[in-house]
Amino acid sequence: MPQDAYPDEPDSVVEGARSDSGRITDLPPKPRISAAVAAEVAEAKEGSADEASVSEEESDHVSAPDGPPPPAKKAATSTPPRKRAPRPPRPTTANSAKAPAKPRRPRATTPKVVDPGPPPPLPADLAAGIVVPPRPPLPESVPPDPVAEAVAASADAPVQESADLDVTMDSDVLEREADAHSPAEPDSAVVEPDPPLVEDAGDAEPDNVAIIEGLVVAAQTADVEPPTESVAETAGAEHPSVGADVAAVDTVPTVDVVTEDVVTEDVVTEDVVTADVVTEDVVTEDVVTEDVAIEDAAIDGVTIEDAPIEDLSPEASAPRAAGEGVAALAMVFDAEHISEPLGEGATPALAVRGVTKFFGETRAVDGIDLTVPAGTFYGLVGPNGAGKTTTLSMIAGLLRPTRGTITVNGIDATDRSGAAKRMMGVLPDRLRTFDRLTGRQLLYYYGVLRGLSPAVVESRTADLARAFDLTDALGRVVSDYSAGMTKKVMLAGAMIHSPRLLVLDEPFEAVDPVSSAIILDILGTYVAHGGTVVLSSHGMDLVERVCSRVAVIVAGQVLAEGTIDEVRGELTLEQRFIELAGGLSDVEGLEWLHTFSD
Ligand SMILES: Nc1ncnc2c1ncn2[C@@H]1O[C@H](COP(=O)(O)OP(=O)(O)OP(=O)(O)O)[C@@H](O)[C@H]1O
Repeated sequence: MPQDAYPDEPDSVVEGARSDSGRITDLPPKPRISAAVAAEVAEAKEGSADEASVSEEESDHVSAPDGPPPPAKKAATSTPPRKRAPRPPRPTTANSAKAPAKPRRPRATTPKVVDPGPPPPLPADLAAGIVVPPRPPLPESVPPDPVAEAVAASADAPVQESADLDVTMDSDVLEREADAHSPAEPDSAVVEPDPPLVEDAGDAEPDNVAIIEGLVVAAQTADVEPPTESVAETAGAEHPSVGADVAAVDTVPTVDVVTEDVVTEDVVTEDVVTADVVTEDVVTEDVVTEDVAIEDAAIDGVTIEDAPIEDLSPEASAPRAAGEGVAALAMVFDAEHISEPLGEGATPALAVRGVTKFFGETRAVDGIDLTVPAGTFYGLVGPNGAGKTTTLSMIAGLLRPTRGTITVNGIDATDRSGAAKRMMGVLPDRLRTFDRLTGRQLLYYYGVLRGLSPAVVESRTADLARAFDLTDALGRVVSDYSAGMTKKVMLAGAMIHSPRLLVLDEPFEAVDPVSSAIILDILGTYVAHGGTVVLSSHGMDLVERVCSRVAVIVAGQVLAEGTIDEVRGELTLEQRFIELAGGLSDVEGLEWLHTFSD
């Protein structure tokens, strides 16, 4: 019988009828059959012992977890009781008492006959299956800390035996991590206690997640022992092994940094939660020792002190009663952190001088000069392959220029890359990130590696998620996000530490119009508070509307630069762009496309 024959029944009842149909449909209607069979049994003078045992069997059947079978089904398949084998009499129940005297159509009778009554008692075995096991006991002096537990759980993981990980996961780090967390500290509140992994995650995945969280924990210890060595120094040959006394934050680069071993271009670590956390467009001849801005910013101890330490204040750590959406982010973009006095002679937020980039024989960027004053909404536009991403990657420190210099707020991005990166938030192209983490974990990772306290990260995560409409998605792994959601969570991650400069590669690509408007609002607020945005986009209307300055890059060269009005002149920006790009390409020769092959 189809399931929809019982439209008002709970699914479980229907399923029960369906799965037990073999037994149930053989049974006669309960009231009549019970009496008749009992009489027949008495006439046959069968032993009372047999009857008792059979009744017991039936009793067991009735109390099965699926509950009583649908009477209508029995009625529809009823068989004269005297024709039946000596089936045992069934105990009289409320349902059976209401059974119709003659068969009815199941659809008409079922809703009236079925009495849901109280739910059947949960079978002991099923109940045992849903009981949440008690958490393992913790030391009395240490509050429950999921991150610490995850790290401890990973202590014996095979992947830890990797040469890249042996230092990070040593017991000394764990001890100092435990010491760093006072009972009053809301440690790692934003980390999912049991990270939900994607379904296809292998057995090693939980360990990998734990390792990532362990890295976060290690970075947390930066507050306890500020490191003094840079990433490159720590990872360099002069320091082949990091002793246990080295600050825990210095153990992170030993895991992350990929330097001389990089031999291919565009090295991508898909399984980013494993040991190699790095790699964004690393090029053979331009190996960057601090590959990814966030790692470097978190692990370069020299400039940790330059981080927005005001964010760590108790006031900032307090739960924020901010308004919804963008208004809340105005507090994240605290003007005290990102504002700089503007005016003649002020240090530009970004200065690019004579930067050239070769990929082998390909000259991707050819002697670019850019000056981006602080508090500017700056747009980079250009046709495909013009060199925008390459330029932004060099600004972000993901690629090393072949020639030229880049300074961020006056800091040479080559000589002091860690300090320069610390001032930046980066949305790289192609959305490579640690997508086996949940959105909440990812933002926690971003924030803590940037030196923020867990409480601040939690507060800002809530603000950013609200602003980007990601609140409901925070508990899901990022690999399950849509492209637009991924872009938004990564954008949130770029903003979470309230940097002075945001470097965003096509931030609006794949983002829906509502979210784009919200992002624009957020960025506008950010710029109004002194922040600087440099973004690439193919949306000429958008750039024309929101950017105060723009550079048009074609074939690796800046063909026009200035305010929007200066660049577009009497044209629209799109018209000017097309003009600079060499006009529209010739579409002749595609007539075959107009004759369909079928
Ligand atoms: N890792 C790489 N190895 C070799 N060539 C590269 C690499 N990255 C970029 N290029 C080349 O550099 C040039 C500029 O590429 P880039 O990605 O910077 O362009 P773009 O302006 O960002 O393009 P789009 O608008 O399509 O994103 C292209 O010719 C590209 O093929």
